[in-house]
Amino acid sequence: MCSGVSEVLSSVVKDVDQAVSRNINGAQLLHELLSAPWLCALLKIYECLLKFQRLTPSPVLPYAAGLSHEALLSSHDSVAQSDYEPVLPPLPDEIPEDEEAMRIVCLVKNNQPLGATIRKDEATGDIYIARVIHGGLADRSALLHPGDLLVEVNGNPVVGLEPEQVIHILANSQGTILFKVIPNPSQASNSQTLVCMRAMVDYCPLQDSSIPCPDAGMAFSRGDLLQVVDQSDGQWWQARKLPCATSCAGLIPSASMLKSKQREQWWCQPLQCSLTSPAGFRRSFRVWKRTSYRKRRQSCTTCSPNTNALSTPYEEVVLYQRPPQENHRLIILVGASGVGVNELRKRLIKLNPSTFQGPVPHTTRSIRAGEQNGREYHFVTKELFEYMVCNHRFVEYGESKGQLYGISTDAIDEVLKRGRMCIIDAEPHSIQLLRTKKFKPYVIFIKPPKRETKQKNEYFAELEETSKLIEAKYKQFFDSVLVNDDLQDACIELCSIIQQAQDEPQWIPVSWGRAED
Ligand SMILES: Nc1ncnc2c1ncn2[C@@H]1O[C@H](COP(=O)(O)OP(=O)(O)OP(=O)(O)O)[C@@H](O)[C@H]1O
Repeated sequence: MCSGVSEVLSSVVKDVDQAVSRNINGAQLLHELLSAPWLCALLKIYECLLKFQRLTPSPVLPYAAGLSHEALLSSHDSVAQSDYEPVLPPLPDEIPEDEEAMRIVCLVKNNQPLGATIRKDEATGDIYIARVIHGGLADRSALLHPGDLLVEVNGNPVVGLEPEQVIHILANSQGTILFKVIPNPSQASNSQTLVCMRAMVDYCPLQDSSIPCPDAGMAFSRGDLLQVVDQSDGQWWQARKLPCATSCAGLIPSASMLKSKQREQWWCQPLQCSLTSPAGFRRSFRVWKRTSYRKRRQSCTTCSPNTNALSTPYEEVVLYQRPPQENHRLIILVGASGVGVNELRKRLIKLNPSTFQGPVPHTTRSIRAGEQNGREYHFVTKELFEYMVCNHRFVEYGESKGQLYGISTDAIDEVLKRGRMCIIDAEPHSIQLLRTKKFKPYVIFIKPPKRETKQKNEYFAELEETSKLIEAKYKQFFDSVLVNDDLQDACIELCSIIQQAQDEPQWIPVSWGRAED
């Protein structure tokens, strides 16, 4: 009680404060408030309470404490036994087995959506609750369930109405809505296991004519983490976007539904040039200037439907924290050519060579004076190099001045086995190849800084455009994004991102986390 009174007092002071800062005649207002009788009364109560608090008074009657304890327990028992007044008449003894119990549900809408969808049984004309959105108004009431037969809404019988007419009644009802429903006798238990998924495609419910209720739909884009809370419907799941998992769920297409949508779109879309180029790799292990992403795209000759469009629409993920005895996760830096990927990688290794290391590339060129096999390069014959290509041992490889160069998965593994953190800069299309349980790669996208239009020269404009292209196609694989503005700042931030990637829980595909079979 004492703290309650203090609270009232402090809120009065706060009110006065606000009034004074707003009103030029605040002093008069303050005077009026301070001389208000209720404030004097409150102050008196407060003084008394402070006095009693100091005196720590004991109960006047010795058994008062026991009595209050008993009263509390008796109230608890009454509630627990549903011992309410007035007592309702008992139910008649002979209720037929097939008697349908009607439930009257009263919900206060308060401008929020009902959080339920309805469907019509075409054979009988009955209107049913189709689904209840997790965390929505109907769900929080725990009184409406999928399969409940809707009889009346606000006194309007709904049997025989079209769903649109029922939705119209609901939309026009404000405040309290009264439903009469016949509960679904075979109510499925709501104990769904929560599954987390990474969206590998973009989805917009407002552009999807097949969604049962676009307002209940949830838009998402590639890379978003979704907590799927209900998969009971084969076509429409319910999910929340992480990290704010407390909000109301939304409808998203199930994986099979999205796949069939993708197939439809795939057949409608024109043939696209494949963006993958086996010969594209980065400056970190080559000596010539790489052609830009855009130019490579144009020079690409293989034409095929965009296979990415048919890839799995959701990837199930789990939180993973690397156990100290396990290899470090492979760190992949990607970005547009010239954005500074190689510079950042080199600086990081130079900064701490006992922690960070790059893989040693393979080459067919001959060894030069001062070089050591396995240090600058693994010097191999052309036959061996080609054998390795055929056996998919290279992450990236290419040719320069008649000599072959490549980064092998074995070279990456070598670094990791030595207990170091392996940092590579790779072409974006190589990410998929490296996404394995063994490497558990953590992908960092390096972005150019935003430049004002007047500061933007042709170089920056192209860098920005290429970055956008890469992001648009591969962002679902990015674990982190780093803007390379000031080199030193970017390097420090990169260090901290990598530390977090290795030492803190991160979302990885569920298949990477499973124990060895
Ligand atoms: N933040 C930065 N500020 C100024 N210069 C930078 C910055 N980052 C990188 N550079 C410089 O830009 C040039 C290109 O960088 P880098 O070689 O790392 O590009 P890249 O992204 O690896 O592209 P490529 O694979 O084509 O070489 C280098 O001269 C590098 O020193």
